[in-house]
Amino acid sequence: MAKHRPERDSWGSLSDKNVYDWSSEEEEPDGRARPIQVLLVKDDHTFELDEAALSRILLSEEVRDREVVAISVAGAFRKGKSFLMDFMLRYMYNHASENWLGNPEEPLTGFSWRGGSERETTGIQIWSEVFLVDKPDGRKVAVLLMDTQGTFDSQSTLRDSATVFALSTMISSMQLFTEYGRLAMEETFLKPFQSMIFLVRDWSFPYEFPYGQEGGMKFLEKRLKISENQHEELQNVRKHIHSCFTNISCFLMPHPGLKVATNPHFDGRIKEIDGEFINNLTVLVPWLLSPRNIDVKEINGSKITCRGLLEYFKAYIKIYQGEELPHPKSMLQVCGGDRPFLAPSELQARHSAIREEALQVFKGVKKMGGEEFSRRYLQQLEGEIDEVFVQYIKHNDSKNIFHAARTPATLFVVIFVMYVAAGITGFVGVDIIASLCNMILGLALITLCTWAYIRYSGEYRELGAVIDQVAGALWDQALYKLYNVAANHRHLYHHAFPGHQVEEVAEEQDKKRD
Ligand SMILES: Nc1nc2c(ncn2[C@@H]2O[C@H](COP(=O)(O)OP(=O)(O)OP(=O)(O)O)[C@@H](O)[C@H]2O)c(=O)[nH]1
Ligand SMILES: [Mg+2]
Repeated sequence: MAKHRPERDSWGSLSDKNVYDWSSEEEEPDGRARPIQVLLVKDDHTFELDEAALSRILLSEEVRDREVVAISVAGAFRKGKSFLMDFMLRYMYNHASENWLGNPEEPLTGFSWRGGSERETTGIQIWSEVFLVDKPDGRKVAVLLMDTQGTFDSQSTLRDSATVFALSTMISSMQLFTEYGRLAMEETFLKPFQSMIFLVRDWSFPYEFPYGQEGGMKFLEKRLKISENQHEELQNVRKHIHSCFTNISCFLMPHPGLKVATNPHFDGRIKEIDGEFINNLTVLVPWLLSPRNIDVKEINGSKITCRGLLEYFKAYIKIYQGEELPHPKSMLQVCGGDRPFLAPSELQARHSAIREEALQVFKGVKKMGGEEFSRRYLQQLEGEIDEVFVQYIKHNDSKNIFHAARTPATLFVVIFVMYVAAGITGFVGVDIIASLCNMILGLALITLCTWAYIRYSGEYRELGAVIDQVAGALWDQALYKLYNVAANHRHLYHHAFPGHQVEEVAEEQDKKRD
């Protein structure tokens, strides 16, 4: 749809002056104001800040030392964010006059918006004209309008979306978060400071909560209420929203009408938009942008100028450029299905090393939400790693040929022992014992056949597991006995190989330390 707006007076003192030196090849030769792409999200999901373009906007003589009001809109893609920004532009261009909406036949221009299901805005775009506005207290501030890429489109990763959202949140003094009929709070606890305004579009329950700011606040209050029986995660998000933003408000917007939502030829003219929507728009936009209501961007309590904002932009983008998320290295590379059996001690050692590495990565990455918050995630990470390790141990064990042969070997031993015992006891005439042995022998034989069938067919696996467990217990008992015998005769071994004693003492000490 229409992309550029004709040059007009800006609101404030910029009129008649050609304030911007549009000398770069990327600018329009006629010097008309337009959206400038300052943050690019590239195909490989990296970010690039167009410093030159951003500097041209923020360092122009008239604005660079002015305190800045940065207004942005974020939210899911295709929700009418750019459309809304263009109404804000219209308000700014019409000097906040009574009938700022202007000619009802005039198409809506400014930030590029359009119908359809494919995303339109990418990265972060800034309107090339910075508006100078006189606050009631006499200060002249610079107002910057920012349009952002919508979240959850099919081409961006969650990280792309989160980065664009976080950046715009950190940069803006007022941020609008658009949502469709409901509030998705989960995405909003990134890191933000001043005003967050939830704009709920297509609100369809005015009989519960009326359109506008008052209804919005009541609705928000209800949504942000923390109650005992809520899941802890939900409680945390709510606490977080409150602790992150100085001002939180909400505005309920009605549906703009079917022409806006479904007509591909709709060009944004007011005539074709529902009256109810326009009525609320004339409340919403002045509520957001009137000189009295705009907030200067503050960071740590100090007001920021356009020049300062440029520096923050550069600093913030570094955070996101620098930290490539680590590629998950899995234990499967160590003991995966196609890897051979690994000695348990070796597996344990590698596990400890990788675990430590994972925890270091977690600790090394900058996180939002504070110490306490991140500690809980650290614990969760540790818990998950340990849980997965137990699975890996089992996986690895199953590849041990002796482990696999444990059940049949045990059963064979039982059969053999019973056979011999039955023979001997039969020979000496203790028939009862002999027939008991024969019975056990028979049972063991049946168990062996059953086990073989289960292993072969994969059926009745629960029964197979019981057999394995019983055989395993028998095996362990026997091994334990053997070990005890060996331990009791250790002195003989040490006697024969005295040099190994030192190592063993060290080993024992290690164990104690653990
Ligand atoms: N239902 C509904 N549609 C709207 C509203 N506002 C704008 N639209 C329509 O939504 C469509 C998308 O508008 P855009 O402004 O391009 O949406 P966007 O959120 O900027 O989209 P991306 O840039 O892709 O993230 C257009 O067809 C608008 O006419 C609204 O309040 N409700
Ligand atoms: Mg857009």
